[in-house]
Amino acid sequence: MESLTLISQSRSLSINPNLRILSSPNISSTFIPKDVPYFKTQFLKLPGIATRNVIVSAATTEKPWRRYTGGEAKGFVDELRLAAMKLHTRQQAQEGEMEAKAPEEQRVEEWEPTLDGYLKFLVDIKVVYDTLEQIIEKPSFPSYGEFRNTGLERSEKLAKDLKWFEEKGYGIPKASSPGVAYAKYLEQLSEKDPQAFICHFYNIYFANTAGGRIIAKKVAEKILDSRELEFYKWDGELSQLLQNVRDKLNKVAENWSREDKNRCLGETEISFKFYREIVRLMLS
Ligand code: HEM
Repeated sequence: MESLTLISQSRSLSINPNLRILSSPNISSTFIPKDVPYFKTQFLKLPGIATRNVIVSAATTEKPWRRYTGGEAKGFVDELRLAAMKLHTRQQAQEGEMEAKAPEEQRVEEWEPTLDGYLKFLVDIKVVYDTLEQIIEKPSFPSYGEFRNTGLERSEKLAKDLKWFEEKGYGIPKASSPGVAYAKYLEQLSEKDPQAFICHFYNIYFANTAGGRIIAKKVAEKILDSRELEFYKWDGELSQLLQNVRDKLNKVAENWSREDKNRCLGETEISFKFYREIVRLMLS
């Protein structure tokens, strides 16, 4: 008889009493090894136990999902959000769990952005949005079609900002490797793994509406005479646009297996790595 017990807890479980472990199919308890964040613990081979694969997953309960309009959050987007929040540093966000090492991981108040660097950031992030928006416009998978015309699109807004800088006489740099590399990755991923691609879609659009706006304000105060860029303006009520996209993400993920969902969640870390490289440009 297979008897599985909880042998250890991840860091997040021990510090977050709201976490509940969802049991895997056909087993009563779930293993979470110490050094593996829950969203990466898919298909674990467990040492010392008759080998079998175990799907591990965790979700929060009773979380005050401030940015949600409809009370307690339900659905796959919550898992995506949790995976993203854990990867923030404590200095970046209240729910962050990582230690800040690099300058861009420190409190935004302590950043020393440069105008040249900010322009590089805008150019590179535009390459990423251009690519995302082209992928959604000509989708390789039908599910991408759900995310057409969400109102979150940023390509045209960024074009306007860059035009404004150009008219003011600033030299607009060429796209550099952080943006180009992320765009290339997205193109390739979008053709072969829709679940993994959707994770990037979520992170890129939602990061900009959350941390992105905090960064925008602080950076604008320091180097742009508090000018508010088009990049941070949305046509319509942003909270509603975000909620519509959350609903669509939840709907699309309803047809996914647990394996698909875990693959999507596991992609969060890659999204952070790429995105951070682009954010770092502001400080160059
Ligand atoms: C570089 C500095 C960053 C800062 C200061 C920052 C800050 C924040 C803060 C304060 C929140 C919480 C917003 C809220 O609860 O209302 C948040 C949410 C979020 N961040 Fe970041 N973040 C940063 C980078 C990133 C990166 C690199 C990514 C991923 C590519 C990312 C993805 C997200 C996502 C997906 C959310 C959830 C948004 C939502 O629920 O609507 N963030 N961020």
